Amino acid sequence: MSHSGVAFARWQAHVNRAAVPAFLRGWLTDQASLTVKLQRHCGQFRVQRLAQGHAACLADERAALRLPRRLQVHAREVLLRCDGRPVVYAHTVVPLSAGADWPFFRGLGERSLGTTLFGDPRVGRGKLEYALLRPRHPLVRRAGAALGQTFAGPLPARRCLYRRGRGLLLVTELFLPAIAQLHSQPRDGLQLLNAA
Ligand SMILES: C=C(O[C@@H]1C=C(C(=O)O)C=C[C@H]1O)C(=O)O
Repeated sequence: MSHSGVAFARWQAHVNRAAVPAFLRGWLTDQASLTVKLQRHCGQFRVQRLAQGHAACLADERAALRLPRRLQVHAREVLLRCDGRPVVYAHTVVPLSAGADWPFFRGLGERSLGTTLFGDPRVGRGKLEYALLRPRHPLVRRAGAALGQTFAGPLPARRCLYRRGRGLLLVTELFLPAIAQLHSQPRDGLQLLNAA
């Protein structure tokens, strides 16, 4: 496969066309905030910000953002950690021209992006897309770099386009192997108390 092919994934509108493991389909297709879902499945949730600033738009994201060519974007990279374990690597991009439509984006720090997207009536949400990202996909390589490891196999991922005013924002979430260790059911208050 050409190098450019490595940079692209086959994003599917239906999760069963993306060949992701069956046990992860609930995680990938849940329409609610991933932050809220993860918080219900662990004792301590943390957004670890890896980087945020101007960056070249990835080829795989350029088309989704309808950018005419590989322009600079405002990019944010985080690891979502449950009880210290990294379970999601997330990459969010906003065209520089759309900065004014996402006033909260720059100052997020380690607050979850989800808390600002799902609470804002002006934010419209597109449909989720799904893919199995190969080990050489740029986002898999970045997730590996963040964790000081390389992934031998593909990672299940989803992405979603958000709109606010005239601005677009694209969130891509890669589900890391440790997500399999999370409780399959939300932990109730008693369990959390016992775990304390
Ligand atoms: C979009 C959400 O926000 C989460 C938090 C992110 C961040 O803080 O950068 C990025 C992607 C999401 O996993 C969500 O909670 O659903």
